Amino acid sequence: MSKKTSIRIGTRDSQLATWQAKQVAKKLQDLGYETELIFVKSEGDIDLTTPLTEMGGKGVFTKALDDAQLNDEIDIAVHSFKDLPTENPLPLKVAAIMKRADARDSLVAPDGTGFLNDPDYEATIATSSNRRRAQWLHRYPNHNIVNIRGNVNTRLEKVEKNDWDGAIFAAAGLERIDLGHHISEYLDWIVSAAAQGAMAVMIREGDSEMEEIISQLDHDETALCTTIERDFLHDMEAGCSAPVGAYAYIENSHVHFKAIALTLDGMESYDYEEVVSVGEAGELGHSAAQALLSEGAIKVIEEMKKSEK
Ligand SMILES: NCc1[nH]cc(CCC(=O)O)c1CC(=O)O
Repeated sequence: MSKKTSIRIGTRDSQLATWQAKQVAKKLQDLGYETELIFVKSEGDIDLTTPLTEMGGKGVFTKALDDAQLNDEIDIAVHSFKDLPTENPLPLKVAAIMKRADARDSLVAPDGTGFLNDPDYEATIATSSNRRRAQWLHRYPNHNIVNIRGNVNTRLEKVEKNDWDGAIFAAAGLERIDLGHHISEYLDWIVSAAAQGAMAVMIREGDSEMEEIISQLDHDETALCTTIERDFLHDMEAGCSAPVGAYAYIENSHVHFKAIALTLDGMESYDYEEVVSVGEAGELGHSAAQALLSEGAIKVIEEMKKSEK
């Protein structure tokens, strides 16, 4: 591509998605390319009342961007990697995974977190993620979980308006749009979603020109860690709405991997933790899923499939 032609970057129009697309634009401009942003509305952004778990889960946030890309209205699409289904039947592929930000979940508690120290207090916590719900109830069985929908900004507004005790957000989502000061506590004990905090840049399959350009943005360590996490999620056959978490990070040339699967009520949990050298980590996500499934986590998946029917 001549550097004069501008790369059309497709993005959802939420503040977070726009920030992420601008970040990719900046990296491409640093490499000498011109860019333009094209905004595409997704089903998940338009319908703000139906819980995500009832909207069919897969691809709620990505379908509109996929269509725009297949129709050649955009050259590349910027996604939150955790929103991308692990199976993709379309002729689109991830060409770069950007360096990951904070992968942790966080609690926004407008009146403080003191209630967490009172074992008798029946707190109300908002989240529409089964993974967050199950892990929260595992630790705080007498709390109540309520659904909350919307993009990061509208969810934050709802937390301030309602009399819930708190709501759970991806730290990266708040921090990227300068709302990190609302975070009351980082939830280190919650295993985050596969690929949380990472962005993926998609191209059309066979677009070798874009592949060459975009692959320059790929961050090796993030790619390895998120691949392990997504292999795990894929093999659990769990889908993005399942009560399943997976997180890998690299330290001293070793991959530290943690995974969890729980029943929806949080009562039973299956945990996996391992440290292996980077060179031996290629199959880690697959072997972890096999281990948890044979230990009994298959029950979690069957429960999930029944609830989706
Ligand atoms: N589920 C929606 C979504 N997709 C990506 C992020 C945040 C950014 C990221 O995790 O990469 C969020 C918001 C949230 O989970 O609170």
